[in-house]
Amino acid sequence: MRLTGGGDLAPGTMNSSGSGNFLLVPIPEYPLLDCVPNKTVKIVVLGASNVGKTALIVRFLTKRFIGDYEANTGALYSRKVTLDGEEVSLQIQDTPCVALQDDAEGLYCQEQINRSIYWADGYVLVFSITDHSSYRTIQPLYQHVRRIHPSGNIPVILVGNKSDLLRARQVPADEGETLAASLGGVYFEASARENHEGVHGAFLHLCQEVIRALGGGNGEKRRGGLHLARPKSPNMQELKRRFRQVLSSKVKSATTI
Ligand SMILES: Nc1nc2c(ncn2[C@@H]2O[C@H](COP(=O)(O)OP(=O)(O)OP(=O)(O)O)[C@@H](O)[C@H]2O)c(=O)[nH]1
Repeated sequence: MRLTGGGDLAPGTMNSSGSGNFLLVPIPEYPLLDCVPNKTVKIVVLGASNVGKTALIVRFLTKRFIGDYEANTGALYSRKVTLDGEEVSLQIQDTPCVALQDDAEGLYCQEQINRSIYWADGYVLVFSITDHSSYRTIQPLYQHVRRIHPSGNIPVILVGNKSDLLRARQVPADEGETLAASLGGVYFEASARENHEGVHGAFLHLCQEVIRALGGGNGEKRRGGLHLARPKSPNMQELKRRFRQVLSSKVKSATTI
């Protein structure tokens, strides 16, 4: 789902300790041109309908929980954050829901989502612990991501949201852990409604994984195991230039003698 309106939080918007449902207006974004050069972490949040994708993003970025959202049109949120003492530009892409096809193998997945998957460096796969069908979407969803990025490291976390609704639980925590391990990621059980710390910890963990995968946050991007060529070290080039200079001056002085 998508946030509505314009500007900062709307009057009457309440934090998680308040009651009632409120519409949230967009989190102010800073222009993409203002990104920290070479330190951009791009994350996409994916999952079935109604699992709390937007609620998790909003919780992470604003510490608030707001109950009602407009239908998702794929909002992109940008923030500067400090990770391990370093400033990075964080971009988080919200997405429309995906759904299992009738054969439960393939996915209904809009083209817009495919583009987001291709664009992203890290993946938040979300299901609701109160909805087993949303959990069953995760494996095919991960396979879909793999098809778009067939090789290479895929930084991923699995979030079982709505952990405040324990009585309605349909997915035991150990199923979440097993699935996350099979995807090569970590499982976080979280409640966008009731707990900021859990959500914050999950997103930060993924950011750190992305920075590691990108090579220490130096902005080099790996795509499908393809390593972009590093520019030659300026120091080496300078050394070679000086070496050539010394050689030619030696040749000159040898010829003048
Ligand atoms: N109890 C509870 N409700 C939640 C939680 N997170 C989200 N919700 C509610 O679940 C509903 C769906 O939340 P959204 O964030 O819109 O979910 P979404 O995955 O973006 O939904 P789609 O637009 O269908 O893709 C809303 O009514 C939220 O208030 C949670 O942690 N606990």
